[in-house]
Amino acid sequence: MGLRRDLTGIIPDDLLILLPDGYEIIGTIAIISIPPELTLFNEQIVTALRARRPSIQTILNKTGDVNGLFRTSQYTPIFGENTITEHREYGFRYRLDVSKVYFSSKMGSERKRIADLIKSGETVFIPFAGVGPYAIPVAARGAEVLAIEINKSACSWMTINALENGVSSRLHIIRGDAMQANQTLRRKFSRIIIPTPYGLLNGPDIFLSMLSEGGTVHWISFSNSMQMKEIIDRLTERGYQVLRCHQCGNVAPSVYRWILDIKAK
Ligand SMILES: C[S@@+](CC[C@H](N)C(=O)[O-])C[C@H]1O[C@@H](n2cnc3c(N)ncnc32)[C@H](O)[C@@H]1O
Repeated sequence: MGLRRDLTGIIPDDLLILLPDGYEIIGTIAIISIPPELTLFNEQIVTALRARRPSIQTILNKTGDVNGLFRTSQYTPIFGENTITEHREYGFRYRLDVSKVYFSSKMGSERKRIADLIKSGETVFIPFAGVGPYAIPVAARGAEVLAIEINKSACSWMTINALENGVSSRLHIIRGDAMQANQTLRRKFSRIIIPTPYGLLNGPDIFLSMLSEGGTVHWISFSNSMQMKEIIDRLTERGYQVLRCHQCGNVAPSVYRWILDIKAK
């Protein structure tokens, strides 16, 4: 994104190399991870970022990894302080508080790809639904969606987002533990979208019993290449067809984010 280039000559070269070149934009908020060695230069970093993105109202320094049950991060504001924003993605609007819920703008194109596969009248189950970035575009395509999310704040934002995007009559939100869904919900779905929290599921298995005959699962997960091969082999042996296996993003050394499209018999 060129932030380092903008700060050349302002921050000494031996420190500048430590600054990530990229940052994430969620609505009017920019999120950047500034290493401790560079905090003396926060003001210069803010000036450079605002010059690139004049619409930015808040800049947050991400001081910890995504963690905990709700998959939230620790931030220190270095410009502005409002952590509530509205993010626009392919015609949809998502309101959220980045300090209280998980949201990543990086998955927008995959969310669009999945939504484009939906046919009106499908029944779709979405565990780990967050503020609704998978659920809302899918409901907008005419599907009946059941979304489960454990974070009260994320459920509240998802309810607001469903209303604001005109899909609340087709999006049913349950606040609860998605890991219990295969025990408590006694129904099947034509499609299941599983945006797995990091490290929680080592296979989509617990949700497969909720899939109708001929249904499709989109499983978003994190693992190394060897683990992914084992998962695909296991699914294939059980008669599932892996239609697509796409690697999108490196989250730790040798650990990738994957999206599998899986079709039931
Ligand atoms: C990786 S985030 C994905 C959120 C959303 N689908 C998105 O892509 O923006 C995982 C979400 O699952 C929620 N979560 C974690 N454990 C859960 C559980 N056992 N049941 C339901 N939701 C859970 C977290 O609060 C978080 O919102």
